[in-house]
Amino acid sequence: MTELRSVPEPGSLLVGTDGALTGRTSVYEKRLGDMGGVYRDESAYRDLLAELGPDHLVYRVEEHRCAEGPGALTIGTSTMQPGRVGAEYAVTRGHLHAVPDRAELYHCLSGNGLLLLETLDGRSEALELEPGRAVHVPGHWVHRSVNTGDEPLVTLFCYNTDAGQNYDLIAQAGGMASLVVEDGEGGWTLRRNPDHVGYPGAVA
Ligand SMILES: O=P(O)(O)OC[C@H]1O[C@](O)(CO)[C@@H](O)[C@@H]1O
Repeated sequence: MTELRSVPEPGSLLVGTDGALTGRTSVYEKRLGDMGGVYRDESAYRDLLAELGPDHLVYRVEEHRCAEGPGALTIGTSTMQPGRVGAEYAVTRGHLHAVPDRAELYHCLSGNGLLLLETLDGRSEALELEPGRAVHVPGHWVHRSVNTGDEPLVTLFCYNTDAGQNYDLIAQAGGMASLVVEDGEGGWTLRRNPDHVGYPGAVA
């Protein structure tokens, strides 16, 4: 029988379309200076760093957790500023969950973008995010969000707290297999990343 003392308090959250999460328990921000090695065009990255400075905000994450351990959820918002580094649209670092079978829900609250999804054995999906659209990321998919619009891309996400994040995998692979780049007409298109050498651990 569950001991009553071990039962966490429920959370009541107010979720703003601007990403403000009333009831949050933590916040972190990623700034341009934190994004070294994430974008393929390193010279465009260095130029932007010189222009905007390392403190320029790229994305902000507000999270709510009320428990640890198996079964606990992390619920939060991610707010990514618009922009490009060279031809490549603004991205999050991207990760596979450290416990790879853990899934995640993303629900777009405002802005426009994509969730870029790849499996270790080479499958790839780019699923559009627009207000009201949700994406279910199953376990075993590397994922990254991409802001292809002119406004902040705000998503509400939810995943098992014990999922963790493996950030090394993408770097070890030479980047994700697909790049989301400007198509020359103000839209986006996918381009194969020539530096991608396959994910470690993939069955050939
Ligand atoms: O953890 P990353 O890859 O930097 O990206 C941040 C995004 O991923 C999340 O960690 C959720 O998995 C959110 O905080 C946010 O949408």
